Amino acid sequence: MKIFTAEQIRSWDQFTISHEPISSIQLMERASTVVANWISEHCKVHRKAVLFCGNGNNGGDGLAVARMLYLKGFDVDVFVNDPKGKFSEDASVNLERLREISEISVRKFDEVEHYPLDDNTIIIDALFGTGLSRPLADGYKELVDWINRKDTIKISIDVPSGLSTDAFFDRDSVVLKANYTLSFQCWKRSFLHPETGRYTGKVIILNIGLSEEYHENTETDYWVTDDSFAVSLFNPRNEFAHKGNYGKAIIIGGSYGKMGAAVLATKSVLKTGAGLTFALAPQCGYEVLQTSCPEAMFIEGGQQFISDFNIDKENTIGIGPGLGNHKDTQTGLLKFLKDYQSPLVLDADALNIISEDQKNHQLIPEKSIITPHPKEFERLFGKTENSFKRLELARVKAKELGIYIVLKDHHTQIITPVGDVYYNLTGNAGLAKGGSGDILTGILTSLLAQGYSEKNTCIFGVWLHGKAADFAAEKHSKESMLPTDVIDELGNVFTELNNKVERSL
Ligand SMILES: NC(=O)C1=CN([C@@H]2O[C@H](COP(=O)(O)OP(=O)(O)OC[C@H]3O[C@@H](n4cnc5c(N)ncnc54)[C@H](O)[C@@H]3O)[C@@H](O)[C@H]2O)[C@@H](O)CC1
Ligand SMILES: [K+]
Repeated sequence: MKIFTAEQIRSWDQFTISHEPISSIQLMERASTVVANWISEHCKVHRKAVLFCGNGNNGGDGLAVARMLYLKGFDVDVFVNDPKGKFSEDASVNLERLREISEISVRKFDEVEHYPLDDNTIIIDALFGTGLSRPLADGYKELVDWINRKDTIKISIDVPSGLSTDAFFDRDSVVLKANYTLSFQCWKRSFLHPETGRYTGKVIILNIGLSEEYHENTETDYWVTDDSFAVSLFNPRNEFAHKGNYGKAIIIGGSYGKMGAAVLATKSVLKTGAGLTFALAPQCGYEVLQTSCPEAMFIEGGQQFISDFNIDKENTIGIGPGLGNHKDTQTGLLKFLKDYQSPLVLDADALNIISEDQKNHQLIPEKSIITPHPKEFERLFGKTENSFKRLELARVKAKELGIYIVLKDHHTQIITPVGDVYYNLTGNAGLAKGGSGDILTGILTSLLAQGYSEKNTCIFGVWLHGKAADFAAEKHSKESMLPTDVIDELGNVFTELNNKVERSL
C-alpha cells in the first residue's frame, strides 16, 4: 500500500471530488459515516462521547460524527474554540446541521476545566488532521495537555492532533496521545517512526472510497507492507520440485561462546524452505550444530572462530550471526569480500567488521542486503538526530552503494537501491531480544537462495519474521516468547499463506 504525504492526500481528495464526482461536503459525510460506524460498533460500554473540534475540515469531520453518534443513541457533548468563530466551509455546514438536528450544546474550549468526565465517556479528537503545519501553540497546546492528563479513552480522527503527517517537529511539541487513531485511506509516515508513532495508539485505516485511479497513478517513495501485499509476493512450492530447485544456502557465523546465533540462523534457513543448507562455523561448534540442526551440513572454518571463508561460490551466503571480531576473522572476511561479487546477506559482526573503516563499504557486493539495527547503522554510516534523518541517510547510502538496507526498528524499513522505502507492519516488542536478528538473517538467506529477488526477499522476509513473531506472542506473550518460538511459528505462517493462495471451490 502506498503512503502519501499530506499534500498528496489533499490532491487525492480533490481528484476524487472532481472525478467520481462527489461534492466536498458529501465526501466529508462519507468519511464521517465510516468513523461513526466504527465507533458505534466498537464502543459497547462507552456510550457517551465528548468531541473536540477544530475550525478546519478535521473539525468538520468531528462535528458530523457528533451528529451521527447522537442519532445512534450516544450522549454527545461538543467543544469548539468559538461557536461564532470562522470555520472552513464544510465545517460550517456541519456545525449548522448539528444544531438543526440535536439538543447538543456546543461549548467553548475555555469551559473545559469544569467539565466532568466519567468512566463511560470517550474523547474524540477532531482538532487537527493532515492540515496541521506547525506545532500546537496558544490555547491548543494547553487544551491537548489537559486532554492528555485525562484517563479517558481517546480516539483521534485521521491524525492525533499536534502530530505532523510526514515529519517530526521536535521532542518538546505537544501531541494528543490517542488510544486509537482512525485514519483515512492510507498510512501516514509519522505513524511508523518511534518518536511520532507513540502518539497514535492502535491505528485503524478506514476506507472512505478515495479514487483508486489516483492511488494507482501517483508516484511515491514510501510504502507499507500489509498482509495482502506480502501474500502477493509469496511463491508457493511447486509439487514437482526437488531439492535442487530451492537453492543452496549457507550461514557463516558462530564463534566460541556465540554458537547459538549460528544455530538460530541455520534453523531459520531450514524452516524457511531452502533446498540445501550449510553452516560454516568453527570446529568448536561442530557438535552443537550437527545435533541441533541435523538437516544442515557442517563446514569447518577455524577452531574457536572463523578465519577461513573458503566456500563454494554457488551458495547463497548469509554472514554475521555470532561471528565475533577476532583479528583473523576480520582479515578473513575482508579478504573474502574483495573476491566475492554476488549479492549476499550481511548482519551483526559482519557489519561491525565492515564499519571499522569507511573504505570497506565499497567491498559490499552490489544488490547485497545488510540488516543493521540502529546502533549498527550508526557505526556504519554515522549518528543522526532522529529516525526520520536516519532513514534519509539510509536512502543516500543505499543508492550510493547500490544495496538493500533493512533498517531494524519497530516498523522495520527496507530501503532499495533506488531509494524506495517499505515500512513493515508485522512484529512486536517480543522481538526485542538477543537472537531475533539471527533469525531474520536466516530467513533472508533462505529466500534469496530459493530465487526470490533481493527486493522481495527483504520485503517478504521481514514481514514473515514479524508475522511469526506475532503468532509466537499470541501463544507465549511478548515477555516470554523466545527466538526459538518465532522459528517454530514459521510453519504456521506458511500454512496460512498456502491457504490464502489456494484457489478454493
Ligand atoms: N478535503 C476533503 O475532502 C476531506 C478532508 N477530510 C478531513 O480534513 C482534514 C484536513 O482538513 P484541513 O485541510 O482543513 O486541515 P485541518 O483541519 O487539519 O487544520 C485546519 C487548519 O488549521 C491551520 N493550522 C495548521 N496548523 C495549526 C496550528 N498548529 N495551530 C493552529 N492552526 C493551525 C491550517 O490553516 C489548517 O488548514 C483531514 O485530516 C480529514 O480529517 C475528510 O473529511 C475527508 C475528506
Ligand atoms: K485529529
